Amino acid sequence: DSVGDATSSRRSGSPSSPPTADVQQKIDVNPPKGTRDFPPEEMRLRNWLFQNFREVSRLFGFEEVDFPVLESEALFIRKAGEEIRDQLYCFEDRGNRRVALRPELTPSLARLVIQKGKSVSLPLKWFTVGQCWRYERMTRGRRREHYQWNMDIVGVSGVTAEAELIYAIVMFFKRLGITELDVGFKVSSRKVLQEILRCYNIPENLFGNVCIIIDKMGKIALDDVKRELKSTGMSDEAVGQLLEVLSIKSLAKLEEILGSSGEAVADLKQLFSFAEKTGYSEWIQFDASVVRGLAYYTGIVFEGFDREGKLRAICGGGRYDKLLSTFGGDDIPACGFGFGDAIIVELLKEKGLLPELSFQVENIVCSLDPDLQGAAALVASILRGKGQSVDLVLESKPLKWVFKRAAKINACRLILVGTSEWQRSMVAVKILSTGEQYETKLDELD
Ligand SMILES: Nc1ccc(Br)nc1
Repeated sequence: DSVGDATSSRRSGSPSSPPTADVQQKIDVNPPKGTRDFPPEEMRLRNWLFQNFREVSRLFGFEEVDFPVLESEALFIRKAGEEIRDQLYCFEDRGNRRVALRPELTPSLARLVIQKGKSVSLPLKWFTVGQCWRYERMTRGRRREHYQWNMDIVGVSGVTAEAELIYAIVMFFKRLGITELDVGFKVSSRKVLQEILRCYNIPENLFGNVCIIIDKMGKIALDDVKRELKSTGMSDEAVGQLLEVLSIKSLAKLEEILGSSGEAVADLKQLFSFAEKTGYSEWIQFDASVVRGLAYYTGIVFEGFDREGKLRAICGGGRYDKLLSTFGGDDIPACGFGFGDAIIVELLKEKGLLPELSFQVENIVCSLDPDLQGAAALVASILRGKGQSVDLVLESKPLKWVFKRAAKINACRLILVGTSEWQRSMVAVKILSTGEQYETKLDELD
């Protein structure tokens, strides 16, 4: 619950007298609107999730990279009417520079690839887990930040790259106990759209705008989608035909309409063939309505969805062969995906797959004699030197308090530095799970 406005409520002094100068008005202890704190329990779950992101990235031979959360606003200024642009968390800094908290990671990756130029050999396989931001009117009460896992392959033009990326996510789901009965991937290609729009002589420069409008299907009324499409200059017939094609759910049907010679059908057939050979075809399905909401995709696009249809897209990605050249870089093909840290947790909760993650310390070390606090610190440093975790009791506390804390921090062992034992260079050890206790020489403590 949020703390009341400090000026409206009195926290000290009698109701009649104003708060005395030295009494602090209580600050708002909640994090800024739309952001989250990660206290220990939530941080353990986040770390567990990110460890799985990282382990899958390692299995696929990807190298970790990172970029500033703050970027030049110019990196994200695209004219295709994307929501990500409307919600850009941007401002002018003290140097009068237009900057933004990154809403996504791909433009930063593109920037770094261009910066590295010939000093990096292709293909690049990079991954990152980074916080991304949006500034959304809190009327919708949605989050303004989330962490995204991204994997990107730069320098491979064939759909083997997309197949590899989708399979990486399949492996991630499997690691968490999520199966193809729980989730699937809708796969399509923006080349489907391209080939339709060409049939209707829609100018190429409208391609991004049309994709963004189509991505709104299912989120806004169909009539509004039609109206927005017509506002780009598309005829009623073109809009009708486009929507007809977007409803196709079978590759065979798509081939009937587009023919076999186009790149869209060829790419998709190859991708599905790779999925078949790799053994994850039951995870993916063709769905022409998938376009994704980022203007820079140029080919295969895909999104992970929950089969119960309760959640928004779990992850999404695709090919963005022109992004580097739009930033002034070479014309290098690339593809990647983003996977947010929030929807997946909702899915794990739904499926009862949230892991039990408890905090644990191997040792709690204490001395009951204040004169032996230094000795206790020495024992702690010996154990830490052996790679063991130690919670060192830092103040003189009664044994009852120590046992209570030992239970709280889930300690395995209690090491007691007592006066008589210490005179014999011994310490007392109590195994807290069994109650077994014994004395041991300091240099035999392991
Ligand atoms: N792009 C973006 C950023 C932050 C959140 Br929360 N969602 C989407």
